[in-house]
Amino acid sequence: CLEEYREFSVAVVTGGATGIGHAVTQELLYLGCNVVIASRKEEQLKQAVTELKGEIEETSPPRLMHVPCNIRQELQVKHLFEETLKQYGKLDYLVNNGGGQFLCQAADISKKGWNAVIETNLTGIFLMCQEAHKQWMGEHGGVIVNMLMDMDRGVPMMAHSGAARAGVENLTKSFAVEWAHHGIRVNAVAPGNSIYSETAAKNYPIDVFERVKPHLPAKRLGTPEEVSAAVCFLLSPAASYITGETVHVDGGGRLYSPLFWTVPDHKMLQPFHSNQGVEEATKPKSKL
Ligand SMILES: CCCCCCC/C=C/C(=O)SCCNC(=O)CCNC(=O)[C@H](O)C(C)(C)COP(=O)(O)OP(=O)(O)OC[C@H]1O[C@@H](n2cnc3c(N)ncnc32)[C@H](O)[C@@H]1OP(=O)(O)O
Ligand SMILES: NC(=O)C1=CN([C@@H]2O[C@H](COP(=O)(O)OP(=O)(O)OC[C@H]3O[C@@H](n4cnc5c(N)ncnc54)[C@H](OP(=O)(O)O)[C@@H]3O)[C@@H](O)[C@H]2O)C=CC1
Repeated sequence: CLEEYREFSVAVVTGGATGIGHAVTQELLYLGCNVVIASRKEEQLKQAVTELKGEIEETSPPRLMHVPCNIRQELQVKHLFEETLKQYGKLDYLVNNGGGQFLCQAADISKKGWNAVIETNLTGIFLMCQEAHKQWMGEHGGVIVNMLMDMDRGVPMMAHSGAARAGVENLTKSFAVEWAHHGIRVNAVAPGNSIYSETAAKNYPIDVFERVKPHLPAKRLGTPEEVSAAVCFLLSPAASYITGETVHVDGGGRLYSPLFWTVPDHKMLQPFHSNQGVEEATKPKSKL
């Protein structure tokens, strides 16, 4: 299955410079893809390109490029795909990972704040999917993965984002059916609110991630690489019969209520790191 990645497929990854998006970019480069990373802060994009280019061979055109793009802006979205097609002449994969929100009680969210979060996490993804379809995938097919969040039980303090992500989950299903005959698969990944990276953490009060830990059956935070692994699986031909689906990467968090069963502290579900090697990564760590 990895062979098809190695045919120099082309992927666009929003938010590809940081956190989960950075891990997805790294993994796709490792698998042989060309990758275009896109987000608002150009300096951050440039820094990621410089760092990641050190890990791959030099080619012309380069295997990794960046395009500044605010996914809330239609013209910037259009420009992103025009640049991608100008450089590589095709588009195989789209990872709609860029997004975020602020913590606020629902009663206090201003209309401006509500709109900012809905535009970023719902409208932005709609625009990205629509433009990818229009400029390339509608005629040639492709695979899309949309990033959600853990929202199945509602999201107190992030009601705006929960509503936006629920919208994206539904969009994912609509696109999966409407675009199946164009050869497009569309899926979603829902990380638990427990995926630690420095860039994610700096948006929240200091101990938010630590507070989450005891409420997870895994009893530890997740890593960007563990989310990236699910994204890359869904992009790959190994997922050729999966569309309109959501994969949860949450250490069991969304299922856990200590009402009937308390998971004791443990270290039996160890994290996967993409650089640990297949042998180490597949060594059983628990009886599960
Ligand atoms: C118990 C909780 C557990 C939490 C676990 C955390 C798990 C992690 C989840 C993740 O998603 S990690 C991703 C991390 N990255 C981010 O979250 C991104 C951070 N923010 C943004 O991308 C953007 O700021 C935004 C939230 C999308 C807003 O976009 P924009 O830049 O257009 O808006 P602003 O100009 O900043 O603000 C507009 C408007 O919004 C209101 N507002 C903004 N911040 C707050 C706040 N902290 N509290 C209340 N309201 C806020 C406000 O009305 C702003 O307008 P003005 O008042 O500034 O005019
Ligand atoms: N970490 C976690 O526990 C969880 C994360 N998620 C979601 O996963 C995704 C990745 O988050 P994570 O890597 O953890 O955090 P990061 O803060 O590292 O990543 C967020 C990325 O989104 C980009 N971004 C934000 N707004 C826009 C925009 N308007 N246009 C283009 N790019 C944008 C940011 O770049 P820039 O600011 O330069 O635009 C940044 O690179 C996000 O959608 C997040 O909400 C969901 C659940 C839990």
